[in-house]
Amino acid sequence: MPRPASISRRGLLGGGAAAVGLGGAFAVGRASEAAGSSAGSGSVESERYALRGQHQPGIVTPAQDRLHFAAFDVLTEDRDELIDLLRSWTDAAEEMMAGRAVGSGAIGSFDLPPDDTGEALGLPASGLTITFGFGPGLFATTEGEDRFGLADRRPAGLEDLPHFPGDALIEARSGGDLCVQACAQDPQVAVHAIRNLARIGFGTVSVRWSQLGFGRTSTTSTQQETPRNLFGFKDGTDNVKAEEVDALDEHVWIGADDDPDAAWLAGGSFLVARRIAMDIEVWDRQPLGDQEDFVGRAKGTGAPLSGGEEHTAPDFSLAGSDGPIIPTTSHVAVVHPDHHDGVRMLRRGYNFVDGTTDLGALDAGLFFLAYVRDPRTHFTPVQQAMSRHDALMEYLTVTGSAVFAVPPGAGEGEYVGEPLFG
Ligand SMILES: C=CC1=C(C)c2cc3[nH]c(cc4nc(cc5[nH]c(cc1n2)c(C)c5CCC(=O)O)C(CCC(=O)O)=C4C)c(C)c3C=C
Ligand SMILES: [Fe+2]
Repeated sequence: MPRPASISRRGLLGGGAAAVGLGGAFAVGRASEAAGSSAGSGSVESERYALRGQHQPGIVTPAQDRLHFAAFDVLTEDRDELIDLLRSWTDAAEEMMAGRAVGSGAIGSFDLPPDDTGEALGLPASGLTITFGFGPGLFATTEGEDRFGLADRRPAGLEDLPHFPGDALIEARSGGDLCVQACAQDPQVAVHAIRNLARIGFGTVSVRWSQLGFGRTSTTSTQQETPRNLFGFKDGTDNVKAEEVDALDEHVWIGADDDPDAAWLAGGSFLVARRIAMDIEVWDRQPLGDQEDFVGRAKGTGAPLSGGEEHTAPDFSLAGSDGPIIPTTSHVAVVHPDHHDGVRMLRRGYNFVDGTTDLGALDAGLFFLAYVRDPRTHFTPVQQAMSRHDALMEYLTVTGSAVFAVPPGAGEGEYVGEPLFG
């Protein structure tokens, strides 16, 4: 999938000006990095986004090509230590998103480990966004222990998802007390972000699981070209887009009155993460007509089987020679908002290939990420219908699952999630 020639500049710092490099002119042995100009203006590498604002970055900002996602277990029992970590993470995220090194940089004293791990030296910000989330375990352990005095502020929607048919969850790939989603146009920049945040958290948190992703499987802006998933279909056509301000308020952002116990979450969202393994080799042996019937759209154009072009609304009532022309068991028919009280989600998933299985098949799939106002109304019923009726399910196995409350953006001088602890 070629990169789109131009993408939205909404939320960009400096209107697309060249990013400040991590040390275009740094000298080995010096503690400070000099600002260096990197890729030319307008290139994806030069994109920079602000950490601070009403909402966290990495939700409606244009989906980048690469992902490193990590879920963490919190090791400390000390509330202040947890707060210190969130403060340090916020500072480091702000630096890295601006294309700068963490702390005093990667090249400091010969006698100390450098603050920054160094692999992003010389690389521009590359559109890096870092998004933080809080898992159910932060509010109470599975035994009900209120570790940090947060239990009475737990959002009602932040509960482990129910078991769905087709789930074969691996415990070690599921859950987590905290999550960090790092997206960038350069995988090295995304990996550098997670690595440095994990390093900062050493002793306070430990990585529970992580997932690399490539080739975004959604669009979050009307300016972006629709990408393809590993089944070869356009994915993200009917996603909620940044330009749909009313739809975002209705389906993605948590309102001030949504949950009186969790007023701190207003302006935030919930993130559902699902690692979905795709049976690529079996899929590849299915005739094109069957593949299109399973999805409900044409493989080439992405148009619904009822006709038109990619963005034409599907007509589920249009008859074919043998029932509706868009089969009722097709993915699009099963998950469409018309069949779920109009609920929509902002999908922000990625393809993944984690090598090969013992049988020599690709260990590949779609790392599904969706931001919703409430998982109980906007995700669970849709997933339930999908698990029960969707023809795609024969080719899918969900191996990891997690849900997080994503706090609103941090204000000037604040750390991400501060209102929760206030
Ligand atoms: C429970 C939510 C969903 C899961 C899980 C999911 C997995 C999944 N989807 C595809 C491929 C496509 N999905 C498409 C559209 C689409 N998918 C969901 C929800 C889930 N998908 C929604 C709500 C929608 C939008 C439906 C609509 O409004 O019409 C499409 C069509 C193109 C598009 O609109 O994005 C494809 C293709 C895979 C392969 C997959 C799991 C691996
Ligand atoms: Fe889908």
